[in-house]
Amino acid sequence: MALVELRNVSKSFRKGEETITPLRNVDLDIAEGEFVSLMGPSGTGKSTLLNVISGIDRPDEGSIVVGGVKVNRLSRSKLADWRAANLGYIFQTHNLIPVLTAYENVELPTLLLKLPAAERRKRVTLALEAVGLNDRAEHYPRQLSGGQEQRVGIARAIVAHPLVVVADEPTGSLDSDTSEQIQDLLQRLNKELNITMLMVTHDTDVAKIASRQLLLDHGHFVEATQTC
Ligand SMILES: Nc1ncnc2c1ncn2[C@@H]1O[C@H](COP(=O)(O)OP(=O)(O)OP(=O)(O)O)[C@@H](O)[C@H]1O
Repeated sequence: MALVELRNVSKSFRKGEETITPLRNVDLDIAEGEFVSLMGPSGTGKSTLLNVISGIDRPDEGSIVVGGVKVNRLSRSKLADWRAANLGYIFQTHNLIPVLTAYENVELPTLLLKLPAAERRKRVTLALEAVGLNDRAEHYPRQLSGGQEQRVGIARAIVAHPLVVVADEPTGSLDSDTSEQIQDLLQRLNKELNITMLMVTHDTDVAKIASRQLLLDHGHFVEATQTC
């Protein structure tokens, strides 16, 4: 069984009189350790797909199973706990809390998991090490470069040892050199730490770092290319 399994997933939104259906009977399997990129024209439902997988949005139809758990059947409170333990989210603009240090930002998900202090320290240190930022642990976001801020965002996404990490345009706000560094980092985390990833991007070069590339259009995957 795939780690992430979507079957017949549909999701609509009402906008005034209009109904928009970004996801229409979507099926998707992602194996453990896979790195999948997702492209598609603007407004075709890429973020919606990430949101239904992570339980932020509920599908109208279909089932979403992650690590054997039917995510769309979880109650709201169970969903919050499940997400904290199993799902890492990397944003385009990192969403760090400005009054917390890099260390404290990365520590936040471990507080939700109610881990003992020693285990929290260990995980935060390892996550910062994995993104090459241990020497910036006590810096505040405003004292970091854009690329370093994104690294903190990535450390925060992996610190809970989630089953899957979803990334919505993780390089979208970065200059090309910094983007390349973040691409290398994501690829390394996938290959060396076996982190399963689903990444949305508008950039065909960024999409190529994944082991499988998907294209979403009008509610369906219309193309799937195997790369490496
Ligand atoms: N919470 C919501 N309420 C109403 N409409 C929504 C909501 N979320 C998404 N939509 C609509 O669903 C469609 C798909 O949006 P989505 O953000 O998933 O597209 P996208 O492919 O990620 O776009 P982009 O590439 O521009 O980020 C859009 O028309 C959007 O306006």
